[in-house]
Order: sequence, then structure tokens, then C-alpha cells
Amino acid sequence: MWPDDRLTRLLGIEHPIIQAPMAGTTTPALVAAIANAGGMGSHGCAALSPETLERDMTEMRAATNGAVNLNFFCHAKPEMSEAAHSDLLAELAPDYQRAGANPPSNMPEVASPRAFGPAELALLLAHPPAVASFHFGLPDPDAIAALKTAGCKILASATTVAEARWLAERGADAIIAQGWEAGGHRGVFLDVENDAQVGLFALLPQIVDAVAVPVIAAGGIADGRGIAAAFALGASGVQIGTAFIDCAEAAQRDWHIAALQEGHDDSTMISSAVSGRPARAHRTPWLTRMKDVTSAPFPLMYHYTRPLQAADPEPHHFALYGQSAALRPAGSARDRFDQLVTDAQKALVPAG
Ligand SMILES: Cc1cc2nc3c(=O)[nH]c(=O)nc-3n(C[C@H](O)[C@H](O)[C@H](O)COP(=O)(O)O)c2cc1C
Repeated sequence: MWPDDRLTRLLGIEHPIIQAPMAGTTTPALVAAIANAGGMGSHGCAALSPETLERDMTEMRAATNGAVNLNFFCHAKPEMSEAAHSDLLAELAPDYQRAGANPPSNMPEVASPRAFGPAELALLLAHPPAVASFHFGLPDPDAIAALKTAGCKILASATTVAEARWLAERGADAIIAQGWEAGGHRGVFLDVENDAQVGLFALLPQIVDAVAVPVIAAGGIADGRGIAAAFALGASGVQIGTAFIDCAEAAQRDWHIAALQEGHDDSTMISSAVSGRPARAHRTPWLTRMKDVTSAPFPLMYHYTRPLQAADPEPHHFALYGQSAALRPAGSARDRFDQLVTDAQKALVPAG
């Protein structure tokens, strides 16, 4: 049925389509719907406390016997000087004033999103999911070894060939090639300052040539044609996020859905201004203006932007989605998944 079965065999799934982990957007219901449809459901767990993660894991186990992927961030502990704190407050003073927000008086402490740590590892080892996946690199080698011993397959995102090699050498069982088109935070981790901004058409075949493990294409794929193109470029599967953001099983935040519904090829931009790391989101006048502001390291920048969002949400929303929003299918998570499978099968049939 599919031109390449390396990923379906590795992960024990029927269709090589992974619903992307999306912190804040994925829910146990969405993950279970995709796992029950024969794909891989992924939960973005970076914004969950250990208590909520445990509750969501229990909910997913009750709702599906299918393959589930739990996803975490691996950012280094950020540091910031008092001088940088004062400079940032001065730069943002007009924004706080306009929004009627109280500027943060203390040095930053950001509890969410969390970096993968001992609490998360313990929960995964107690009930190992089929897959543990990581953004911004990998956890330490002992954690990877423990997860593998427990039976988890390890996936991680790469935005360059060098990152793909780095991940494969450290035990990733498959690599997610994340193109510049992708919605959400870029997985870039080896040289964040000099993000090479490689598009999926160039990135995917070069990663396929560079690593021995299966490669999963991500970024701007939202219909059957995109899936077929990914296989033509050597992918063993696809990871799709934006196409599932506004289905009923997702978290359904009004501002996110409204922005997505305006989505088209050039309605997004990459910005580090809200979180401290580059992410693709709906283009707004505020995000455009924030290009000139020196950002705090991820995730400390949230300390400075969340007061704006709390005081005056509409202009300060951070609606993450990718460049192919306009191509996404409609309906429930299951409807969208089934349509992607059907349309990909049609697009994969050789002409004539
Ligand atoms: C709203 C949103 C949130 C995301 N959050 C995560 C995340 O928590 N972890 C992760 O590995 N990737 C995250 N991503 C990136 C996806 O894994 C994937 O690379 C991307 O969705 C693929 O591009 P597409 O959105 O065009 O399908 C997110 C993407 C979106 C749109």
C-alpha cells in the first residue's frame, strides 16, 4: 500500500503518517483518534506538569491500544544577566504601557515549557509509550539507553544534515526532517543563531542520503500530494501538524483557530520574539515589530511576553501554524486522517 515500509515496521503502525506533537494543542482524544485510525498519535508534553502528564498518559492508555508518541523539549538551562533583564524591560516599556500590562519586576523564572528531566523519564519508564520523541536535541545518553531498554523507539527533529547525523549517532531510531515550512518551533539545536532555514525539498533527500535510519518528512505537508512528494524524495513517512490544529479533538483555542482560518502561503512568519526560539506563527503587526527586540533565551522570553498576552490578548496572540494551512482537510481528526491516506494513495499511483 505504501512505497516504503521501514517506518511502519519500526513503529508497528498501519499508515506511515504521524500526527505531530503540538504542545498546547494536542490532547489525549486527538492522539487516541489517530492511533485508532492506524497512524501514530503524538502528544506534545512540553507544557505539561508531571501530574498532568501522568493523567494524560492514563487517559490515552484507556482510549487506545494503538501506537502513541510522547514528545518533549530538550533545551539547555537558560541563563540571563540582570543587565539583559533591565535592557529588555526598557525596550518593551512602550508595549507594556500600550497594553496596560504590569512589566515583570523579578528576574525570569519560567516553569513551562519544561525540559525533559527525571520526573518525565520516571513516568515514561513506568508505562513506556511506543515512541518517545524530542525537539531541540536529545536527553542525556543514560536516559536514551533507559528508554530503549524499556522498549521505546526514539525520534527527534533535525533541520540540517549535520543535526540529522548528530541525532543518528546518538541513537535516534528515525529522524524527522523538519523543513522551514513547518508550523511551530523549529527543532534547530546545533547552531540556533545561524539557522540555515533549509526548505523540505532540499533537506529531505540530503538527510535520506546521510543517515541509515528511516527519515520522516515534516513541514508544509497538508494533503495527499505533499505526502506523495515526500515519498518521492525518499521519506519513509510524514509528520503533519497544521492539518490537525482545528479539528474538534484538538485543544480548540479560539484565537488559534481564527488565525489558522486566515492561513495561506504567506500569512506566517518565523519569530523568536515570544519564546526566545524561532517559531513559525501567524504574522501580526506586533510580531513584525518585535523583530528589532533582542530576545531573552528560550523559554525565558515568555516571562516578558506573557504579561502582554494576559493584559491584551488579541494583538499579542502567538498562533503557531505552517505554510500549508490552506491545504488542510476538514472534519474530525479521523476524517482528516482518512482523507490524507486516501488522497496520498491516489497521488502515489503512477500516471498512465
Ligand atoms: C501548533 C504547533 C505546535 C507544535 N509543537 C511542537 C512540539 O511541542 N514538539 C515538537 O516536536 N514539534 C512541535 N511542532 C512542530 C511539529 O512537530 C512539526 O514539525 C510541524 O507541525 C510540521 O509542519 P506542519 O505544521 O506544516 O505540518 C508544533 C507545530 C505546531 C503547528
